[in-house]
Amino acid sequence: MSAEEFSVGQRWLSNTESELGLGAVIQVDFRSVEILFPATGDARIYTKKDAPLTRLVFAEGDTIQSQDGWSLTVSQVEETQGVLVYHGLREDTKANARLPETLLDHQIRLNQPEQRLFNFQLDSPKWFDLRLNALRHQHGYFRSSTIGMAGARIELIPHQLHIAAEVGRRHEPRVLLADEVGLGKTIEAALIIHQQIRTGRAQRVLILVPDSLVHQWLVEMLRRVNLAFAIFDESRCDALDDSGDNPFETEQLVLCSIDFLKQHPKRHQQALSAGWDLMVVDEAHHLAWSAEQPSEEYLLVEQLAGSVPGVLLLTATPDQLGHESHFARLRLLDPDRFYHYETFLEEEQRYSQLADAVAPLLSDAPLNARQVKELQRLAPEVMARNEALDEREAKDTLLHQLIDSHGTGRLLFRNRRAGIAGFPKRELHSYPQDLPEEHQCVVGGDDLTLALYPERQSALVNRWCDIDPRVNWLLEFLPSVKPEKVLLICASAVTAQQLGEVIRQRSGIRHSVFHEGMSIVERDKAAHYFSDPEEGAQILLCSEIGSEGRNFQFAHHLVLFDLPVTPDLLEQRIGRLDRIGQTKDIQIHVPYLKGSAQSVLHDWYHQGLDAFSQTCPTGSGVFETVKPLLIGACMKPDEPAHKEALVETSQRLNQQLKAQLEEGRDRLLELNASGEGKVDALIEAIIAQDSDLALSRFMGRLLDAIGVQQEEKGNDCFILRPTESMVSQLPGLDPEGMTVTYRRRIATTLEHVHFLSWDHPLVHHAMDMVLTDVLGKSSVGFIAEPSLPTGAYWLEALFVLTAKAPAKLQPGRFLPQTPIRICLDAQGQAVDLEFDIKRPVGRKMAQQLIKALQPAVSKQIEIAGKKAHSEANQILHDAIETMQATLGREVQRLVDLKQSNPAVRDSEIEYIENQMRALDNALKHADVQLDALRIVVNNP
Ligand SMILES: Nc1ncnc2c1ncn2[C@@H]1O[C@H](COP(=O)(O)OP(=O)(O)OP(=O)(O)O)[C@@H](O)[C@H]1O
Repeated sequence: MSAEEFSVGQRWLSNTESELGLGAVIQVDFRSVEILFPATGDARIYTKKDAPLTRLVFAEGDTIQSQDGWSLTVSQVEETQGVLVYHGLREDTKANARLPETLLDHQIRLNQPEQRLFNFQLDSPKWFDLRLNALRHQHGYFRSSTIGMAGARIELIPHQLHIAAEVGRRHEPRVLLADEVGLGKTIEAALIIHQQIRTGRAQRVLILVPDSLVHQWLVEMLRRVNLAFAIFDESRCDALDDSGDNPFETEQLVLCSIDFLKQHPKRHQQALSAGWDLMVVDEAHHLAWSAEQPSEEYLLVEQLAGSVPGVLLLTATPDQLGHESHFARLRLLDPDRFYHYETFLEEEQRYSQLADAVAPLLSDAPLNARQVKELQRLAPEVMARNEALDEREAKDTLLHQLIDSHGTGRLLFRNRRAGIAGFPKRELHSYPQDLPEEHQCVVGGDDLTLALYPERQSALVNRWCDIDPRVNWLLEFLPSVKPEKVLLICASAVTAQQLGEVIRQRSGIRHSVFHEGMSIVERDKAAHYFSDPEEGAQILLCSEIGSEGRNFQFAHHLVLFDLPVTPDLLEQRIGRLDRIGQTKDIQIHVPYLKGSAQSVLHDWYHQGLDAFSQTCPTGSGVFETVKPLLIGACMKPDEPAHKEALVETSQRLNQQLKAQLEEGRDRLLELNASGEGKVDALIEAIIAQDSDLALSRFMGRLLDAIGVQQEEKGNDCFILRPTESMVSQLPGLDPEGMTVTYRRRIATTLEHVHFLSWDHPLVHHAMDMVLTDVLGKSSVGFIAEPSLPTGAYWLEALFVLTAKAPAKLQPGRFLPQTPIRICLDAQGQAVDLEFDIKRPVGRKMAQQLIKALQPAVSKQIEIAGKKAHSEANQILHDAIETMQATLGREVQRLVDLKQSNPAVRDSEIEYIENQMRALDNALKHADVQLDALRIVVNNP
């Protein structure tokens, strides 16, 4: 307590309850004083003798705030009847003004460390350590190479991490992710989006997917990378219309179906004008294009791609709607570069020759003169930069440069199963059935659809299930594999519904249907019911929409009730089960009608393409060529010669195309996409982080200090629960409690457990909470160190160096908020000591100590400030040098690359050059601020 007398109107701070704000004396009597804290409405009565109160007194030069919101810079202080009146200049009007302390802002919370220290606003000394460590960890986080990737709840799969690292760090990436079905394009996109957001490159993200995948994307983004997207549909937009704002501007992360935008031109316009940093389009093979008739979807995405700087297109089957459409999708990514289809084909031809020429680089044998010459002919610029080619390392360098300069390599990433180990086998089970009388009439007719799907004959609409032997086969098949799950895919929603009805009427088997006639919520319910291992449906009957993007790898049996006409669609169907996470061999069951077009299609896929038991990357190429033969054979199933010719031609073509593929341009593309030899360091860094205990230790202490209860649950899991004594709300902490783990293995097996990592929002919120609060800004603690002089004291001053620049420039990459800790002894000499504080110094003693040491400590703070500035100068100097060297290298690489690869955009180079200039300026003006002070006294 101050020795001063209390007078009504004076302003005092509570030393024990600083959250009450600034109090005013409202009554004084002989023994006690009553203080009202207007900010919270609380009043307290204290005994005058030992009231835990500090008089708030400002001095010349301080800036103070009035209750009415204006500020005053104090130039003179006068006292009348025990109450202070501040005189000075108002900041808003620049006029002279007076502010009696009675009119000071009640909300005042001292936030300057020295103000808090000298006004005895002290916290437990552990908060100083938490502030310091939070800053140190945050600093490490922003400089780490694994940011946005290490915290994803995924298995570490090299090709995905490579693509994520390669694309996620680009400025405004525009790429086509085209891995074969089920290799993890959604995960790659999630990792890219997450990195872009975490590093400040992107804030606003729009994801467009087919209707049937909206919910799955929502769940994957949340579950894998903790990003909560908002689903937009008409009812949501409608509800937001009243506000008059563009509904798409109300959220940063938006997920919607592409159909929704197609059906509502107004929403499309709003989405266009809302402005995004990044757009993701899944199942991009639907964006069909031809010069005469581009599809509506294509035009819609084209408009968006024209204004959104970052674009990720995803498709497993880029050639599904023809090579021209593939070209058109590349054009969405870079219209300047892909302007003419014929030119593109010529270029492809050249890249294919280059890929051939690269083959010798993969072997350890020395290159002969002819091989070198061929490389020089095809890639003169790259070869000019590489002279010696004998060593493995030199070959690898050249290889990587060639990959880099490879035509579409920078914007097209395609991995094939063939290059990735660990996929299960696929086994085909065919069930030829007798062709019923009623279906005979479509055989040899002129309607291909009816020939393939005879159940659609109008005369049979309501009774085909009674006569089609595939139905009975299904009813017998299901019990034979019970309780194993079965996914059935057929071409139409009606077929799926009718089969569902038959199963309902004629068997007690639990089933569910999934088709385009159902709402998204109904479909998700159906998929969820199917996925329930104990109580769920044994069979899910899907129309073709079930064949895209969905994750059904928990099932091992796939029934193809009919067959699609294109190999890509067949691959999409099988891909529901044959995807990462499938644990058993996949059983593919195909019932078909003997002597019908179905049997032709079956034999074509099986014998002509071998497309059931393996992925068939050449399928669509063969299909394009044999289409007339295929249709002919389907229309004449009773003339075996047609089918034989079809199968024979397809086999031959398939072999040829496979051989071409093998030799052709894919090798460079695949090397580029798989990251072979490039991704090891990243994976090692993530594994090292996974096994480092720093996070769990730090979070354990931090959560404890915040007041979160942590209960060990076994299995490396903890339950976190809020308590009544929390110092403040922690955003992201589930009020009902949440189970967390720091172990990747647990997080990837137990769905409901949160994976806490340096990327996790709860960790960020907890650190932000400490750093934005005043907790720990001033404290006094005891150490008990026999080797140091008893009674000696030190001042620890924590400074923070910050460069102020927009997040988009990523100042954090070179100068994240950097803590500078200066420790001085009583003589003001810097010492290299870190303290293990045993206990806080009692409040009364701390106050006495601070009073006694105030002049000395003020001096020390001044010395510490000087030292911090000089350290900061060195840090800044290094940061500017690193920034210039790193970004300079990036510019040079792109400039070199541009000579041989026009896929490098000028805007990429310009962006980095501008970034260098802006960062240089921001770093030069970085600012050092005192963040916290702690006095440490040795009391062994
Ligand atoms: N690294 C990973 N860790 C854990 N699960 C993964 C990983 N990669 C992929 N998966 C799982 O494998 C399945 C296939 O991944 P994903 O959906 O990303 O593939 P896709 O290439 O987008 O498939 P499609 O071509 O069918 O659209 C999903 O269930 C996904 O959750």
